[in-house]
Amino acid sequence: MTQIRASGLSKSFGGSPVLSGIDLALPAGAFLALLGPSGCGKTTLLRLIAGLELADAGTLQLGDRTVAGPAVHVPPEARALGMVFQSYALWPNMTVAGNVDFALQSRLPGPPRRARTAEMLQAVGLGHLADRRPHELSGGQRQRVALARALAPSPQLLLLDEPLANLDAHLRHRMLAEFRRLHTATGTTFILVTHDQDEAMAVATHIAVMDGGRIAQMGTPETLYRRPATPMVARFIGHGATLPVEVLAHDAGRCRIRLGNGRLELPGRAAPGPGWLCLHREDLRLAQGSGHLRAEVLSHSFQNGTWLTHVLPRDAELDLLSLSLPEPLSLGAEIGIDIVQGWVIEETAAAPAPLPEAAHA
Ligand SMILES: Nc1ncnc2c1ncn2[C@@H]1O[C@H](COP(=O)(O)OP(=O)(O)OP(=O)(O)O)[C@@H](O)[C@H]1O
Repeated sequence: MTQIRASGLSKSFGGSPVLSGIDLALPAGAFLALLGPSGCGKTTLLRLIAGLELADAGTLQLGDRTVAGPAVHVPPEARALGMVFQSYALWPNMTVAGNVDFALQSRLPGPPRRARTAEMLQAVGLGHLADRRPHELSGGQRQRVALARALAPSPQLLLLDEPLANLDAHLRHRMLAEFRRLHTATGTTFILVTHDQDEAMAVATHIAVMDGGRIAQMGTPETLYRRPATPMVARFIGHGATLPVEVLAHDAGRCRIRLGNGRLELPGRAAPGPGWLCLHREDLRLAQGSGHLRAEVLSHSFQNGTWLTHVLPRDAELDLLSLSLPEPLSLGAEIGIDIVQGWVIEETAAAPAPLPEAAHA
């Protein structure tokens, strides 16, 4: 079943467009990350889905119910969804159990409500802290109370707006694992807003990359990584780089391209003409000879067992590239790089036109 279907959703603030014709179809039980740079409209889209904002145009269906559209606006409390914000928004004067219990008050009578509260606190590993107040908890524990409270009424949809932004890297990692576990255990559809692509890749079954108020591409993490549709998606996902190339021929999912003075054949989807070659670290090797590209070693650092090496191609038009190497190279050395994999797209597969400046203020 499709849990969420948005069609042509648009929203402006003070005359500045913030969302422009969002189309989205998400299956029930998915974990969607809304990913994109600051100001691209992620939170606004989440708030439209929640019913906290009114759309200017377009329709939104949750399950088989239209909740937003011409002359239709179902209020947030009638949309069967839970929400978790960066600020946690816990009641400071209530205990941990009281916060969860409160979310169930209009739904369950006393004894089953207390049982459900205890069950949810167990589920997030906080059973032993039920009598504490929020100020007596760590950031990660508060975030778990917020999660238990949002999931207690068994929502069909859980909306998470940058919920990990206030946590340190270690806790973020643990909470991401917790999200994955709760997502699997509850079967609830999750939507997470984040500007951190590593966070999105770590948990999501689907990622929608947003750019200037539009969805530039939506797909599985693997699709976005291996087959980006636009140069912006290629650079945003997996620390990718893009190089301008000339596409000479295209046949059966492969493109023959000219890069500098060399020619090579790689997977891609581009008609002959100007194009982009999208690359990740693992697509590049240190060449024995001059390779496909010549580059100067700019910097390196030892990370995760290899030398992450940044190089600047000799051709001034080209972006910085990164390689993982077993040994460090001398800074300033000129090296050859072989391109062993990659993905070719057309130059016209451009990101959506940027919104007026005011929309990014
Ligand atoms: N209530 C509002 N009134 C006026 N402008 C708004 C309002 N809410 C959001 N905006 C503007 O809409 C644009 C998109 O905001 P939004 O919060 O959706 O972006 P975002 O992608 O979630 O950004 P971030 O990652 O920085 O939170 C921004 O330029 C923002 O200033």
